[in-house]
Amino acid sequence: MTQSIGIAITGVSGRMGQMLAREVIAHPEMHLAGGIERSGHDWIGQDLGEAMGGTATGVIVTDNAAEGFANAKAVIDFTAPVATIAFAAAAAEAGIVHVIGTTGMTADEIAQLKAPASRAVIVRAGNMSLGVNLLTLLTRKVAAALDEDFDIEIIESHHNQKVDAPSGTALMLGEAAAEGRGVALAEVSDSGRDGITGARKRGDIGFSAIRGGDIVGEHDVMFAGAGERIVLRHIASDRSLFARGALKAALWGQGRDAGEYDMLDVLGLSD
Ligand SMILES: NC(=O)C1=CN([C@@H]2O[C@H](COP(=O)(O)OP(=O)(O)OC[C@H]3O[C@@H](n4cnc5c(N)ncnc54)[C@H](O)[C@@H]3O)[C@@H](O)[C@H]2O)C=CC1
Ligand SMILES: O=C(O)C1=N[C@H](C(=O)O)C[C@H](O)C1
Repeated sequence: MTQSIGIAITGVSGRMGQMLAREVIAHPEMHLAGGIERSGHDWIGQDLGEAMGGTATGVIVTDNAAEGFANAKAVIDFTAPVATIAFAAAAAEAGIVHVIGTTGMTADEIAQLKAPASRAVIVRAGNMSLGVNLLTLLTRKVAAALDEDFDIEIIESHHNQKVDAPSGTALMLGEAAAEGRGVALAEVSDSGRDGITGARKRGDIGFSAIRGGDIVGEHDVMFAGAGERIVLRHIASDRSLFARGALKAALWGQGRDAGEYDMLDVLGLSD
């Protein structure tokens, strides 16, 4: 019989945090080992299951990462950039796998994960679903096959509570398109158009963000040419999709060498 893996969840009261907690409770090879929220949050000191409106789990929500990680083999973290950097240091200190779903991190913030990743496994992805990760491969391939006569536009739609744009997924897709074209995304990225922008620059990769209602997450990669358009699309209709991907990453990371990994590694799709 395989031993059950203890999982700690940061931002456990959040949309993804609660979804993750439910998926861990239902998972045959895992159990909840810690629940972390920000200082001052109502849930601190409460039983996690009861705080979620269900039965007691025996896990008391804490704002102390070291305490929350003490009985865990992995922490799953869908919070905010500054919090995630602090959790990376605490996870490395505890010697546990850190699965990061947080988006909106700057290049400088991502660089700060290098030190903890030299001591522990970090798996980070702007989208944990199989479909989106497959879509990055398709995007790279189509971008490599077409020249700049085809304008690449990435359109993403999310719920009205999302705080970052473009989405982490849109940026993953943009990186894949740029890689296919053999250019650096930073050199060709065009987002936030407004006013007299001038004509579209040939070779740019454009981003548009829609925010509304309860949209879980939708992404189009459009290749617009003269007289024809190719559109690659992914629609997420249930957040449990991302949670299940994160759980898979937490299991995959057990016993791996320290380092930074992504979902293509977890899914066996990296080349
Ligand atoms: N990679 C992926 O597949 C996915 C990534 N996301 C990303 O996950 C993040 C969270 O998304 P949601 O759950 O929708 O947001 P949310 O706002 O519902 O939840 C975030 C939670 O983090 C908590 N938090 C913030 N700072 C904290 C700290 N210092 N310590 C402990 N907890 C802290 C908040 O109190 C809140 O409960 C976002 O960056 C989002 O883009 C969301 C879905 C899928
Ligand atoms: O904030 C969200 O909700 C989501 N965030 C991720 C992103 O930024 O791409 C993944 C998913 O689309 C949902």
